[in-house]
Amino acid sequence: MSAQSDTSTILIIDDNAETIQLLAAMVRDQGKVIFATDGITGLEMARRQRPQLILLDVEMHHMDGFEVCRRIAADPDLPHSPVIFVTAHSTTESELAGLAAGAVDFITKPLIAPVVQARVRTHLRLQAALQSLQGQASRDGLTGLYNRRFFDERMAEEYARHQRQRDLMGVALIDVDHFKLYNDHYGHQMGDSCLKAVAEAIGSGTRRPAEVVARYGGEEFVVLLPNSDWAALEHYGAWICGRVAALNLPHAASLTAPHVSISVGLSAMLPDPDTSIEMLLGQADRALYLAKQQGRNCYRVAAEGAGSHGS
Ligand SMILES: Nc1nc2c(ncn2[C@@H]2O[C@H](COP(=O)(O)OP(=O)(O)OP(=O)(O)O)[C@@H](O)[C@H]2O)c(=O)[nH]1
Repeated sequence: MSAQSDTSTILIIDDNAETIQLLAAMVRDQGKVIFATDGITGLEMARRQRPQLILLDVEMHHMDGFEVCRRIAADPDLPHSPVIFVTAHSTTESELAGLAAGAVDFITKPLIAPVVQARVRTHLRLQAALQSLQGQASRDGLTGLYNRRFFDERMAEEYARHQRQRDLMGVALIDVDHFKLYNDHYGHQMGDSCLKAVAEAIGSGTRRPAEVVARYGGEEFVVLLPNSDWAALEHYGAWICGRVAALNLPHAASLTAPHVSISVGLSAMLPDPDTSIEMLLGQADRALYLAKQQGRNCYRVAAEGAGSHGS
């Protein structure tokens, strides 16, 4: 097995058990093979297991392959895994319909092992290259955290999801205290190392898959806190201040503490047509401003928050 096959998951969706067995035997050296025998179950598996490639039967009962493919393309909660159609009918019309539905390729029956393997290998390689490029484009060069562009995209997706699910979405803006003085005292290179250490402390503190930590700008970080009520914001604010303080990075020039500290502004919102991401971030920014004004090395929770406390 290659390194790529160790990390690839191939989902086969086909209502014929024999075809599944045949395909699975052909591609099992190229990744972990999972399968579903109908479209609905296949979509659910794709949502949960996020496969790198989907081999999809065109002619299935209840929901055909075209519909499965269209749903994958349209649903933001589904991974946009490339789809290869597996079909006995390779007319120009059906190929065009499949490509229009979002498929990347076709495999026609009868299945010929070297052809199936070659097509699967090509698309797994392309997918790996794409994921690597997407990974690089979404990261901040200094800290390795997600960059602001990626954060904005995820924020928009999560905002829509919270609106659909009618749940509170939280956000935390985190700013290193007296960082100009840190640079002036220790030099820019040490400043960079300090930012990396703080970023690592914040980034490695994520506890849920949808929690996104990004570098928002210079010495400012942002954390998307999904499904978070006010108590969860309070908890996160205290916890993240303590986590950075516990690094115990000396900051001899700080006017606040002998070590590097952060100020945090938190807010949450139930997204609806009258609210916006800008409003949510604006509230968190005002809470951060308060934290700075009221002594730094502390967190503040905006508006409906259950109060605010120092760390
Ligand atoms: N070393 C280093 N410094 C940076 C980087 N990005 C921004 N900075 C510095 O971060 C400093 C931020 O300064 P200010 O915005 O005045 O904030 P502060 O000194 O932290 O003061 P408060 O936020 O009020 O506590 C500036 O001096 C920037 O040059 C970076 O990538 N590396």
